[in-house]
Amino acid sequence: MFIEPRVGNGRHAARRGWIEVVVGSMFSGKTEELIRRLNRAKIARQRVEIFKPGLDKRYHELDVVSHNATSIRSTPVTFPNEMLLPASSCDVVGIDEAQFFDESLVEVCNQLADHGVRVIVAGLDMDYLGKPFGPMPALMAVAEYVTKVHAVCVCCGDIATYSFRKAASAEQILLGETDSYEARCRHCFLEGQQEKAADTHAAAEAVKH
Ligand SMILES: Nc1ncnc2c1ncn2[C@@H]1O[C@H](COP(=O)(O)OP(=O)(O)O)[C@@H](O)[C@H]1O
Ligand SMILES: Cc1cn([C@H]2C[C@H](O)[C@@H](COP(=O)(O)O)O2)c(=O)[nH]c1=O
Ligand SMILES: [Zn+2]
Repeated sequence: MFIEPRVGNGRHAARRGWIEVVVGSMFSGKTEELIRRLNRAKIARQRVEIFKPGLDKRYHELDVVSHNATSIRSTPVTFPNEMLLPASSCDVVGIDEAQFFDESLVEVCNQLADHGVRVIVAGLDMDYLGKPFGPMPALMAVAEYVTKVHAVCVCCGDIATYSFRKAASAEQILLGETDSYEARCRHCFLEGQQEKAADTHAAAEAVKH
């Protein structure tokens, strides 16, 4: 369990910022962990602001919502620099689904932390192919604290670090839930990818004949 170096700043403490990153596959508890940290900051009477990418409207237009239905009010933004003004008067900034933002998110998070804000970022470290997703690798590099959370593999019950896509799309961005994705361990992810490749090959052969 992540314990904050300081929850509040204390009346006399110097205002110091830093970056925390919470990563993992889908269903690994990133959003629950983000909400937990933000709620504790609120209890410490910190001024908290939460952002998410405007395109993520799966559950709710404004709320950040976990797969377990815990939620917190947020502001949807399209570009990371839209966070700078509202975040400037905050103690803590939370950002969910950070993988959907462009690389400029790294500079925005650095600027906020440099100006004394505690920045907590949650996002997918890998896409459905197992490749690094958007600004997440760079954010992990500049963060003071990185927490990797794990889901449970739906095939074998081991710890899951991959988001296996069941749907046929080859676009990097495809919003979805259990309808389109499964949490899988390395072994079951590889097996699934090989089955997909074999199916594609068989379909191509069928078209030829
Ligand atoms: N395969 C799974 N492994 C672990 N938790 C799962 C799984 N499928 C559904 N869940 C649920 O998802 C919750 C985590 O949701 P959430 O915080 O939204 O994850 P994330 O933001 O990482 O996708 C868990 O508490 C659990 O109730
Ligand atoms: C792997 C992967 C996921 N997505 C989408 C699917 C969901 O809408 C979000 C992830 O949400 P979660 O809170 O982490 O469960 O991202 C995608 O667009 N592309 C991918 O490769
Ligand atoms: Zn498995």
